[in-house]
This record gives sequence, structure tokens and C-alpha cells, in this order.
Amino acid sequence: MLNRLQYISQGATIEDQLFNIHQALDHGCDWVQMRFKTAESTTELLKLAEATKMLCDEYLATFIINDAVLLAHEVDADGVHLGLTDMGIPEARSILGTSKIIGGTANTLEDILLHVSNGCDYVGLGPFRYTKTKDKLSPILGIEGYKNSMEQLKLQQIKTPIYAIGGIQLEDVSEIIATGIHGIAVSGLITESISKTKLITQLNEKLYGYVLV
Ligand SMILES: Cc1ncc(COP(=O)(O)OP(=O)(O)O)c(N)n1
Ligand SMILES: Cc1nc(C(=O)O)sc1CCOP(=O)(O)O
Ligand SMILES: [Mg+2]
Repeated sequence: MLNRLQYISQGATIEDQLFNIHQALDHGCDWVQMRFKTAESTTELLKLAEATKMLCDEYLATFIINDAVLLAHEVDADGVHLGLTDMGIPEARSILGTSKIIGGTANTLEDILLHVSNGCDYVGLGPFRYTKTKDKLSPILGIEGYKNSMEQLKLQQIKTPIYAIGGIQLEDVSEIIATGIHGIAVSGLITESISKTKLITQLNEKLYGYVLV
């Protein structure tokens, strides 16, 4: 089963990225998505990916890469996350094989159904609310948007794990999970937290419904 909490990395430089990723792992995150939009070259992306791979191996954490399928293949990451304008899931699958995780972005039920029919392993459905982390946001879904999509998926007996994303705060998690959503993907919440161990423990308690030891 896929973990319920995914940390999406932040940082303008390799050093900031690595610091934030290391912090998240050290305080209990077990799934990192490397998202480095300000990388100046493919060499920088490769350097960060290699370093993140080593860290995630050390912490026994899942490591996926945003957008870059060939890079994920090159560093033997656990998978990729692909947006609506990134490489298609069938092509990514043919490069990465069946053992790797492929996630896809959705904003509508139609997006979700397309990803499911293309064999994605999970869907990131968002944005939940406005966030400054990503430019050019799709229309905001709010809790009602999640309720509607999850009801339709239940009717169609679709069990692909769906992750909520976009501006999520600790206080939002219980009502999000109550819709049938599998997990959450967060960036700013963890990066900016000054008590990360407490935050991640509280997130996991809400996501898994019991206290993790
Ligand atoms: C878990 C998860 N869900 C959605 C996204 C957004 O991906 P994308 O639409 O490709 O946008 P960018 O992240 O590339 O700006 C995501 N990264 N992760
Ligand atoms: C990367 C990303 N994708 C989104 C989408 O809606 O597809 S929202 C988002 C940003 C997530 O970061 P934060 O937790 O800081 O809001
Ligand atoms: Mg993308």
C-alpha cells in the first residue's frame, strides 16, 4: 500500500532543496517527491536526484521525481509524478516498467478517469485551496470538489489511491480523509514548520487514524 503522506520538496538552490529534504526525512517523512523547478541545468537536477536517492535509501523512504521520467530511470528512483502536460503515463510506463510508481495530476473527474485507464498508481487531485507553491493553479476544488469526485469513484468501484494537494493545513486533514481520499501531498506545510516532528506525527495520526510508534 502507498504511504499516506508525500512531502514535495522546495528550495531555490540545490543546497536549500537538500536541506529541506533532509529535514523532512529526519523528522519522519517516508515519501519524498523531488520538485526542483528552479534548477538551472539538467546537471543540477541530476546532482540533486543522486543526493536525494542516497538520502531516501538511508532513511528507507520512497523517492519519486516530479516531471522527469528519464532522470527517474537514470537514478533508479521509485517513480515519477506527471502533470497533465508532462509525458503521458503509457510512455512513462514503457520506460520505467511495472515496478515503479507513476502518479498523475488531476483537477476533474475526467482527468482521474483518464489516468486510471492509463494505469497510474495514484492520482494527485488538486488544488484543495490557493497555494503560493505552484503558479498557474487549476480551479480550486475545496472539500465539496473532493466529496463529488470521491462519490463518483465509489459508484464506479475505482480504488486507485487519490491524494489531496494544494494549500493543505493540519486542520484540513480529517475532513479530507473523511471523503475517502487516501492521503495528502504537502510542501509548504512541512518546509515552513518549526516543529516538524510534532507536525508529521500529528499528520500521520490523522491520516492513519492511530498513533504511530
Ligand atoms: C502528488 C502531486 N499531485 C499533483 C502535482 C502537480 O503536478 P503538475 O501538475 O505536473 O505540476 P508541477 O508540480 O509540475 O508544477 C504534484 N507535483 N504532485
Ligand atoms: C505542486 C502542486 N500541485 C498542485 C495541484 O493542484 O496540482 S498544488 C501544488 C503545491 C503543493 O504545495 P503546498 O502544499 O505548499 O500548497
Ligand atoms: Mg509537472
